[in-house]
Amino acid sequence: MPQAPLRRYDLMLFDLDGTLVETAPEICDAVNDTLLQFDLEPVTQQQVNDWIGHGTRELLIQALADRGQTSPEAVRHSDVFKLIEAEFAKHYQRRCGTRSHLYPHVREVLEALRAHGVKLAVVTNKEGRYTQTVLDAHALTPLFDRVISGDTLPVKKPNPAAVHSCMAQWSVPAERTLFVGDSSIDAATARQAGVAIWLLPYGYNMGQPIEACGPDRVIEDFRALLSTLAQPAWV
Ligand SMILES: O=C(O)COP(=O)(O)O
Repeated sequence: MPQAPLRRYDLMLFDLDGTLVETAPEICDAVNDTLLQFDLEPVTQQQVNDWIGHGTRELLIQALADRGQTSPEAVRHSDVFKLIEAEFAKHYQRRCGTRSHLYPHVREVLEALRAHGVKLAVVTNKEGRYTQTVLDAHALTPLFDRVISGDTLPVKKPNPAAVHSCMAQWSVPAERTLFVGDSSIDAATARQAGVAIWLLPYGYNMGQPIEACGPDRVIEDFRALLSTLAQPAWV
C-alpha cells in the first residue's frame, strides 16, 4: 500500500505583499510617478507601507486623498480618478520588478512544499492586473495552483470566501489548511475561515505589531514552513 505523504497541511494560502514579495518600494515609486504627473507632491515610503493591505487601488486613493487634502470617498467618486488610475497602472507596470524582491527562502520553500504535494494558493487583496504583474516579474506563477486577487471574487479579505473556495476546490478540511500572511487582515481572514494562521513579522501591518493579531505562530524565517512537512496529520 502506498504510504500517505508526511505533511501537517494539504493546503497553504499565501498573502502576497509583505509575505512573499517586498513590493512597497516600487509601489511608492509608481504612486509618486503618478502624483508628479498630476502636479501633486510625493508621499513617503512609510505612508505607502502603512496603506498596504486593502488593495493597490485603495492605496492610490489614500495617496490622492492625502496629497489633495480631501477624503478617500471624494477621490473614489471623482470623475478624474479613472484616468489617474489608468496612468498609475502604466507606471506600476513599468516599475514592477525594479525594486521588489522575494523574501529570503521563499522560492525554495514553495518548491519543497509543492514537491510534497501541498496545494498552494495566493490570496491577496491586490487587484488581479497588478497581482499578475508581480507574480510574472518574479517567475512565481508556475508555483501556485490558484491565485485569488482582491477582485477575483465579489468580496475580499478579511472575508473568508477565498479560503473557503480553495478548501472546497480540493476538498481540504479547515484543520488541514494553513494561512500564511503578514497582517491583521490575514489573521482575521484565517480566523473567520476557521484555519490556522502563521504570520511573518517583516511585512506590512499598517504600523501595528504583528503579535497583537493573535496568530498561531509568528515565524521569523520562511523555512519554518518546512517543519510542517515532517509532521503526520494528527499533530
Ligand atoms: O495590495 C494590497 O494592498 C494588499 O496586498 P496583500 O493582500 O497581498 O497584502
